[in-house]
Amino acid sequence: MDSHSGHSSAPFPAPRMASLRKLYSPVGQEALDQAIVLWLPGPRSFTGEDTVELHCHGSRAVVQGVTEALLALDKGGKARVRLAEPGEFTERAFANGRMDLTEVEGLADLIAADTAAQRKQALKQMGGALRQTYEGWREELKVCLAHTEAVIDFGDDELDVDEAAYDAIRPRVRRLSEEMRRHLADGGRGEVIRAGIRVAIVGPPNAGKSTMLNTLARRPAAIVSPAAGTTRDVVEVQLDVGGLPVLVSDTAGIREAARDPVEQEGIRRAREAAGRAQLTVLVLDAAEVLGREAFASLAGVGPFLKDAPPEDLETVLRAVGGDAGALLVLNKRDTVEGEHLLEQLRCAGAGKGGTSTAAYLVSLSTGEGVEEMLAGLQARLEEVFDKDGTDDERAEAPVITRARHRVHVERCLEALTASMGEQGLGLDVAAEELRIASTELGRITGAVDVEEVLDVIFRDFCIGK
Ligand SMILES: Nc1nc2c(ncn2[C@@H]2O[C@H](COP(=O)(O)OP(=O)(O)OP(=O)(O)O)[C@@H](O)[C@H]2O)c(=O)[nH]1
Ligand SMILES: [Mg+2]
Repeated sequence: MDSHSGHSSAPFPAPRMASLRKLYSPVGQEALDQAIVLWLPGPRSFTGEDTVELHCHGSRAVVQGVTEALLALDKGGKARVRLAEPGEFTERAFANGRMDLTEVEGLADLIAADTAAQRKQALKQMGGALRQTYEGWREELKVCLAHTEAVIDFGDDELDVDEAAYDAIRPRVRRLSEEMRRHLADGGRGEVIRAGIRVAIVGPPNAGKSTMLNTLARRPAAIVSPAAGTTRDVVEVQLDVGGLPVLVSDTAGIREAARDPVEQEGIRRAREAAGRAQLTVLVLDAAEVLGREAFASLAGVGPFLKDAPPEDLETVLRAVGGDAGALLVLNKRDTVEGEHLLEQLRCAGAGKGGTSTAAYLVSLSTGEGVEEMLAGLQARLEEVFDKDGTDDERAEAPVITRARHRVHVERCLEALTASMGEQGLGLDVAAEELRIASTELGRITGAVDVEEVLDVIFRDFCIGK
């Protein structure tokens, strides 16, 4: 800009070096801003094309002035200078081979990341972890296919000779299939990290469910009142629990006696939320548990209570302890003589089997026992994330983060299985299946016809990325 305006004799910025420059309008030579200017010649730029970055001040007047100055460079209105569409930079990077589709998706996830776990996963994917996995598999398939085709082209016409030739390739295809099966059996961890774990707070009316939500959210997100039946609708709050993304739902108190149709609908929604949740937090009033009144109305609350309404605390605890998807909170500890209950909890085996304690006696009013309960909740959430037992190798392996990947890997695996199918299948059929398998992997990375997914993937990007 300076070199054209004649305002200074500052040299054209050196490639990839930040330079401090004054920006002037080409119309009237008006000063617009003092900015950092970066000159990034292609192909070593984000898009692969020649790029200039102007790091201006963010005020509306500066941005508008600089934008207008740039658009004014489009002499004759040939639209060679225009504002970028949302996601256009990334789309160009993809079109120029700077990124594959999984890396693009990783970037989108990084931009949208709310928690440390999401950031970690997105960075890994943006860095090419999934691309390397899928491209590696595709390379291996290419080799297998080349061998198969060589036999078809030059081999004997005898079927058993064909078979013998393909038998040499079978172990490689089988090994690849095994690897894919392991990749698919990730318990949906990557998808859960992207979307967040669903936690439903359920229990009878007035037990303190909304107080529980507010405690977790550290703000009065839901209305709390002494009247039973306060919460009618599901109240959802997005939380970061120790770096893990969590979507917590507070629900209407469940009771059989509800007559009011609005309350009945609320209860229906509460059960639905419990059914969708990966972790259920069952909140009971400790005083009622002592009186054993709480259980009668709880049928259908959590997955573990669906079939048999439990009669007593021991039954509930056994059910909760046997189900990694639940946590029992006995609230209003301040209103009961707690020692007896604590003893009962211990006898009923809460915390057995090396897992975190399944039941907690707390007072959400006084805060007693709350810290321990929060630690237990976090431990439970971590279990949900790692439910397939993440050994170190697993933790390092890139995970499937979108249903799209899963569909194509499954189809790829089907084709591989078919290629090793019945004896006497014929080499040309086997080769065709290998080709299908390779195409399916290519669809994930974007090496093969991607038109239909491009819109979906780039739609969520903001302008300027
Ligand atoms: N004493 C005592 N009262 C509590 C405690 N936790 C909550 N409460 C009170 O219990 C009442 C009900 O609390 P909520 O959080 O509204 O209960 P809820 O389960 O959401 O009730 P519904 O929405 O009606 O199903 C309120 O008056 C709270 O202040 C506690 O630990 N001790
Ligand atoms: Mg409530």
